[in-house]
Amino acid sequence: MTEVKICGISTPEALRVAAEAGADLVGFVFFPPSPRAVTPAQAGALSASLEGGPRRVGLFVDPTDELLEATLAAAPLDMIQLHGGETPSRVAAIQGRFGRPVMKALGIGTEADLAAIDDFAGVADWLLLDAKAPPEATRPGGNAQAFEWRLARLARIPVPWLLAGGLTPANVAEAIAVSGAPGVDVSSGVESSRGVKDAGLIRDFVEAVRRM
Ligand SMILES: O=C(O)c1ccccc1N[C@@H]1O[C@H](COP(=O)(O)O)[C@@H](O)[C@H]1O
Repeated sequence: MTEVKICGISTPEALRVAAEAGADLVGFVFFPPSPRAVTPAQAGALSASLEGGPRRVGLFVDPTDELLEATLAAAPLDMIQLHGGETPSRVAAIQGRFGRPVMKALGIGTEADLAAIDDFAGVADWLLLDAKAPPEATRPGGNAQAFEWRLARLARIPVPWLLAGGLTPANVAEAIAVSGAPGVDVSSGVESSRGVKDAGLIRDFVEAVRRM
């Protein structure tokens, strides 16, 4: 079954809807410049209401060990998503120190960017292929930008992976068909305005994937 991750959860309502809709993973953003950012304490309170539901993913951008430690102490995360310029050795160090599976996000713009998959495939537990952020962007993801999905077909990806970037309820079925992705991740495409999750769009997105 295609894995579905709803990222940028910051309210109990969005978390409840994502869980009821059947999302496999939910993401909490620990990157203060993001309109979806939550504090470790907020994520901890949200997580506490979630029993046996979707796996909880913490999204970080070039985090320090101190931030990871403080966050994991407050919020029981099942996986760490690294969405910055982390190197393979930094990914390995975080895995070793924090004992959680790590999903490394890679920005894809052209076929040449697929080379990074080989650099991380022996290290990261999961990969996430996202559109490369535009130069003027204030964050490295969550910009509602898609990349050419057909590029993913050119890569051999030997670990579980998610497709991300500009996905919506209207385009996710085509994105999966074209890319061959075993899972998808969405943030902007299930929002009514930047940072505000929309219950109807979350349900529509999960339904669009499950209908395939
Ligand atoms: O969502 C954010 O604000 C964010 C901030 C910093 C790094 C990544 C972020 N989001 C991730 O970006 C992709 C694509 O998101 P979108 O659907 O195009 O909005 C996804 O993995 C988000 O988790």
